[in-house]
Amino acid sequence: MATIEAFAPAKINLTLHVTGRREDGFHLLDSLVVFADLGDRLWLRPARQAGLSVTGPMAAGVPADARNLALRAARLIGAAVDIRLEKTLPAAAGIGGGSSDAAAVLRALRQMGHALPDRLEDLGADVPVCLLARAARMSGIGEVVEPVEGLPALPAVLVNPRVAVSTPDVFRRLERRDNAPMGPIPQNGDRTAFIDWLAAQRNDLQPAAESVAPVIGGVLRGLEAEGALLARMSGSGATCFGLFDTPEAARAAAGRLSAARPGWWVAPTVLNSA
Ligand SMILES: C[C@](O)(CO)[C@H](O)COP(=O)(O)OP(=O)(O)OC[C@H]1O[C@@H](n2ccc(N)nc2=O)[C@H](O)[C@@H]1O
Ligand SMILES: Nc1ncnc2c1ncn2[C@@H]1O[C@H](COP(=O)(O)OP(=O)(O)OP(=O)(O)O)[C@@H](O)[C@H]1O
Repeated sequence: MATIEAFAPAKINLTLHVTGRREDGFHLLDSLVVFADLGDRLWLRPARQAGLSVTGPMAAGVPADARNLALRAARLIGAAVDIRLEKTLPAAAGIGGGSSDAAAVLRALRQMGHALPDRLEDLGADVPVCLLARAARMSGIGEVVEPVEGLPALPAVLVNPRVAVSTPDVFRRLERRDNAPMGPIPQNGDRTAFIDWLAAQRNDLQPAAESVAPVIGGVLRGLEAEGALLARMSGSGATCFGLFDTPEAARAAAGRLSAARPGWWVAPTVLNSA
C-alpha cells in the first residue's frame, strides 16, 4: 500500500475555563478550541513493525521512542506502520503538538481501514478534539467534544518564546479550580462581535503559566504593541496568539515581531480557516 500523508494542525484554545477537579486530580475544562492552517506533517507506510523517525526544524528534544505520542497512537491500535514525523510546531508549547500528531496518525490509520478505540483521552486530554480538528467546545477533562459552527475565520499570529512549559506544573499551580464556565458562544460569523465576546472570556491557566514562565507577559504585551485586537495564551502555554483584522496585518505584525525578537518562534496563520 502507498504512503499516506497526514497533517497535524496546531490546536489553539481561544478560551480555557477551569471549572472543577475530579477525584483523580484531572481538571474539568470548558474550552473553545480552533485549529491553525500550520502544523506538523506525517507520512505513514505499512512496515513489519511500528517505527518512527522525527525530522524538521522543531525536532530537537522530541522523543523518537515509545514516549512519542504519534508512535503510541499506532501501537495503541496495533498498526504496523513506519511513521515519519516532520516537526514544525514547538513542543511543550500549549498548541497540542504531541496530541495533534497522535490524532493525525489515528485519522490516517482510520483511512487505512483500522478501527479506533473508544477511549482516546488516555493518549492525552487533547487527543479527542485534535481527532476532529475543527472548531469545537471541549469539556469534561477533554473527552467531550461538540463541533461549533458559525465562527469567523481569524487572522492571527502565534508566538512562542521558546520556553518549554510543563502542563502538569501549570495545573498544580492553580489557585482556583472552580471558575465559571464560558458564556454562550456567538455563532453568527461576525468577527468584531466574536472578538468582543472572546475578550470577556478567559484562559484560567494564564496566571499559573506566567508564574512558571514570566516571559509570557512580555509575549502578550509584544502582540498588543503590534496591534493585536486581542492577545491571549493557548492551553498551558507558553504559546500566545494575537488576533488581527486581516491576514496582511497579521503577516506585517509577525515580520516586525520576529525582527525584534529573533529568539522567538513567530508564525502568522489563519485560525478556523477549514
Ligand atoms: C491544557 C490543555 O492543553 C487544554 O487543551 C489540555 O487539557 C492538556 O492536554 P494534554 O497535553 O493532552 O494533557 P495530558 O497529557 O492528558 O495531561 C498532562 C497533565 O495535565 C494535567 N491535566 C490535563 C488535562 C486535564 N483536563 N486536567 C489535568 O489536570 C494532568 O496533571 C495530566 O497528567
Ligand atoms: N509527537 C510529539 N511532539 C512533541 N512532543 C512530544 C511528542 N510526543 C511526545 N512528546 C513529549 O510531550 C511533551 C509535551 O509536548 P506537546 O507538544 O505535546 O505539549 P503541549 O503543546 O504543551 O500540549 P498541550 O497543548 O496538549 O498541553 C514534550 O516535551 C515531549 O517530550
